[in-house]
Amino acid sequence: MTNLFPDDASLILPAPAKLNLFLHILGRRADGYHNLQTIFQFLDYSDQLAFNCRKDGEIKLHTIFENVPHNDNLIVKAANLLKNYTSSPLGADIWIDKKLPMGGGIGGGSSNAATTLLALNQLWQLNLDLITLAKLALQLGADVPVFVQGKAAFAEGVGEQLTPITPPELWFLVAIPKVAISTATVFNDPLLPRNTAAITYQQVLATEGQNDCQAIVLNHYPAVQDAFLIMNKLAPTKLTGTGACLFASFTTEQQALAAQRQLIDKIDCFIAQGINFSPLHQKLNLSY
Ligand SMILES: C[C@@](CO)(OP(=O)(O)O)[C@H](O)COP(=O)(O)OP(=O)(O)OC[C@H]1O[C@@H](n2ccc(N)nc2=O)[C@H](O)[C@@H]1O
Ligand SMILES: Nc1ncnc2c1ncn2[C@@H]1O[C@H](COP(=O)(O)OP(=O)(O)O)[C@@H](O)[C@H]1O
Repeated sequence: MTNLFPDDASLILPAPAKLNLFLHILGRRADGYHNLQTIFQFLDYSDQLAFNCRKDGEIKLHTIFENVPHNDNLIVKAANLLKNYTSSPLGADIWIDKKLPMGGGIGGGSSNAATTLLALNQLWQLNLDLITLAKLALQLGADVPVFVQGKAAFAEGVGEQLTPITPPELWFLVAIPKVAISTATVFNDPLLPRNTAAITYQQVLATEGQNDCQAIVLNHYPAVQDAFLIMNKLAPTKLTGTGACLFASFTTEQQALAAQRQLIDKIDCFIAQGINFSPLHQKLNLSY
């Protein structure tokens, strides 16, 4: 394991990325949040977090994030939320090996938060079930519950009403344009389309779907537009979440690798397989 972690770490767990295979915006609620329909699928591509229990009750994230103050970090927020909810006297030392790009639309911060909730639930011997943890998770962000539940899902509401589904576990080429995009900024854009018709659960897997944020993001962020134009010549390409990452799907790893070879020196990208059961839940030996 990575030497970023102490040798005596009691728990080392992944925090996987997700893709939004499509993202439909149905409307805006009175509180400013948007009603969505989306498919979340996990990627076999993860940050790793290490945890040790502290008896003094302090929550300490040892890894420095340049642009995120300690107490604003979703890892620390998740730990404090769980501590307050359960009145646990315990604390934690936490380290992270960060691989997922921030502001990339692949859910890194949310996934880190979910992994922290599940890790401390175990280390602090709280025995909360996933439904309780997912309810708490929603306070941290709209897409934290799916990482807590651990199953690929058709999501509705603001992204928290989850119906597990099993889309094909394809191989993805994921491009990382060199820009971080704020989810709130995209959702506040007056030109964002907000009137896509709802589809039914029966239609989900037959729906190609689109990402309603894509046109706005391509317009506003030249780095995403440039990467899209290059990648879309190789294979049909889509934005995930509110960006900045773009993805194209392939039936085999070899096909994805062949496409990646054509992008070498042009776009920073990685290859990963879509997975319907989170690597976090697999590592914790939870059943599907
Ligand atoms: C919309 C998605 C699709 O996966 O975007 P990405 O962040 O992944 O790109 C996510 O659900 C985001 O989830 P998350 O990143 O947890 O969002 P939050 O922190 O709850 O919200 C950030 C901001 O996005 C806007 N927001 C978010 C979700 C939603 N259904 N409607 C919204 O309008 C709100 O302005 C909110 O202030
Ligand atoms: N542990 C964390 N990892 C990533 N981002 C974090 C974390 N904690 C707080 N953030 C904040 O959340 C923002 C969104 O991060 P991230 O989840 O990676 O992007 P996205 O929501 O686009 O998938 C970051 O720009 C950062 O300011």
